[in-house]
Amino acid sequence: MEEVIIATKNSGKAKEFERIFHEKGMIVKTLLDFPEIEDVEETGTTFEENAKIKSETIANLLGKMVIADDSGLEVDALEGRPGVYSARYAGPQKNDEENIDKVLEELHGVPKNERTARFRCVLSVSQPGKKTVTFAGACEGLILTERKGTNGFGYDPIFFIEAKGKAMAELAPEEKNKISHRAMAIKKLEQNLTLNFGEDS
Ligand SMILES: O=P(O)(O)OP(=O)(O)OP(=O)(O)OC[C@H]1O[C@@H](n2cnc3c(O)ncnc32)[C@H](O)[C@@H]1O
Ligand SMILES: [Mg+2]
Repeated sequence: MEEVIIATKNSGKAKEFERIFHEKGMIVKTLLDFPEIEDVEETGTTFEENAKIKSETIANLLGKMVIADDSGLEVDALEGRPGVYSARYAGPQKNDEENIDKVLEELHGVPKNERTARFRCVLSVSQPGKKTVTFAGACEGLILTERKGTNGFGYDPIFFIEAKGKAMAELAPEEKNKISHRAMAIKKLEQNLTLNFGEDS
């Protein structure tokens, strides 16, 4: 089976990539398979910049094609926060529960019609000596007033999908992978790029 390397240390993302790419007959490796590789500092101010920093750094390190994912939650009533700081919103310890609590507190008393939000994902594909390309996806929703569901990761328990009448964390993994910001970005990547997985450039 052909192999694709995703430059992520997030186990929630890793599971989603594994499921999606496995269906396409590919094996996924992530940075969880390379524990010796240190964290790449996300110094960018946009999802695109951070995705590029991650994919270019790891592609140069491994000498192979690498895909990175930078993603996050944009809440309109919070002027787009937590945005690129989604992982470390409540602090550098990157704790999903604390991040959710912070968003819920900040939205305390905000009425339903003003709780609009979206998940965004930018995928970046880098190969040593080649220009990096990026693909973006988004998924619209509303921020709930309390957690619902236990599937997924990150902010999924407080992200309500109106078309489904459910929180993202109440969806089965295969359902999330049809509608998520990550799924949308992967679809674009597939449509726009003929990937030669496993082949030298
Ligand atoms: O950088 P890597 O190693 O990939 O892992 P990370 O967790 O730091 O990832 P990001 O920098 O892209 O931060 C994204 C954060 O946004 C949130 N997030 C992204 N995708 C999500 C999803 O599908 N469902 C819920 N929360 C999500 C989640 O809290 C992530 O930690
Ligand atoms: Mg990160």
